[in-house]
Amino acid sequence: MSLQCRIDRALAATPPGRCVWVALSGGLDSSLLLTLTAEACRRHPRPLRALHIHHGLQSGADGFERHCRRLCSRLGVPLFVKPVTVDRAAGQGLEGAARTARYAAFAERVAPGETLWLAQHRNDQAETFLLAALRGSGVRGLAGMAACRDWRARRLERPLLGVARSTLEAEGGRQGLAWVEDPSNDDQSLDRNFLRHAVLPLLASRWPHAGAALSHSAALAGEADALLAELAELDLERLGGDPARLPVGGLEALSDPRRRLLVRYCCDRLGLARPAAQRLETLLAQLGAREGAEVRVAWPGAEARIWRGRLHLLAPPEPLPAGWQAEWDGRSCLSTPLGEVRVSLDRADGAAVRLKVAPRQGGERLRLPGRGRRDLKRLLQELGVPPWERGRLLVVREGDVPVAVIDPVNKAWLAFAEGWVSRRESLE
Ligand SMILES: Nc1ncnc2c1ncn2[C@@H]1O[C@H](COP(=O)(O)OP(=O)(O)OP(=O)(O)O)[C@@H](O)[C@H]1O
Repeated sequence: MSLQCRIDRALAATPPGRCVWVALSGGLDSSLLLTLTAEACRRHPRPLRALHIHHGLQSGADGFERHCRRLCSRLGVPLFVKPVTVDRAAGQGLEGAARTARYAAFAERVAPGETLWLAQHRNDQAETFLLAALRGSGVRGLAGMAACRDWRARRLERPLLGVARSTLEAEGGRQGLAWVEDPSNDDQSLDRNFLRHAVLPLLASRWPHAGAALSHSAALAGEADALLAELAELDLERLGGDPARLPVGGLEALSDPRRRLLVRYCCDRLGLARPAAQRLETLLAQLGAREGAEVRVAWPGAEARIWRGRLHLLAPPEPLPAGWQAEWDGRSCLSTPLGEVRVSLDRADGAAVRLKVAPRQGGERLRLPGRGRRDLKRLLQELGVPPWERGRLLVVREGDVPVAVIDPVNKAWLAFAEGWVSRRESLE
């Protein structure tokens, strides 16, 4: 199939009428992808735009932008240039930080429902596969880049993923295409460039189809990964279906690999980072912890707790700033550091109130309707409020007397003292 035909087909498969964006770096691959897509759009008109991210990292960065402008004006495609600031201190290395900034810019420019095309090709996929294998990745990593996937309500597609770089070079030459070479692509101190320039040519000298074979293995790994997700979903359903609260007994009944798979799958479902292998082992070793032990295993961006026979997966709870407190009339929207809560709190007799809201300090007691004075700590235990949520609860006081307790994150009342009611229970 010719390259043009491949792009025509990919375009025909995207939802009609919706804008297609091409991520244009100015290199051969994305310059050619845009050229072919513009040609396809001439024959089957639809909105097409190009997006260039100006990282400002190299002295030649303005040259990339100039090239993109020239190409887009020749093709008659509207170009959007987005300057970004790359946060070098983010601990991801320069390449990783540039990638993070680039994707944030993609999400800003490309609207939900629209499609973004990237120009990675088969050789890029083979490199990604080898990099994952050298990190010791499982099937998820070995699967490399997806040819298409949903990403933050947008569609990300790589129509050239099955095409060899040599085919793109030949087509670029045939069309007399101009492009800009990124000098950093030659820097062999970077792992990917070392594979590209030193390792893959050596492999191909012995196995001419090395690139195709490696990217085929990536596709097979992708399929295996999808099957494993189906298995994990079945296990999750059998264990109650809530990825944030897995029953420890049910987990213990699974084989070790299935248990690991399920925890990683639940992290994905919850949008949490997966634990690294060692952290996951540490966590699973704690499943048998004695009743009442407070187990917490954390990793960047997420943590797990074992409490009352369940494994809880969560984002690290945001603490309330020390010393925060607010006055409240019981009527207006309650603005807290953890979000706004639209609630009301009234005296049952309708009298006007002047209230103070502050984090729980410990030792509070509440006079509950029909139950007398109760220790708040005991009450929270009875209500099943997990210990990590207790630190962010807010106690509403009249004078020094606690009259209600609210969870500002789940936007829920937990208790009212006798003589107090909320007339607006719908909280949002
Ligand atoms: N600065 C950028 N602006 C817009 N899109 C970009 C930018 N850098 C990369 N991309 C997109 O991401 C894809 C992969 O990036 P990568 O860095 O591997 O490619 P490249 O070698 O810079 O460029 P090309 O793929 O065009 O030769 C590119 O093909 C392009 O679609």
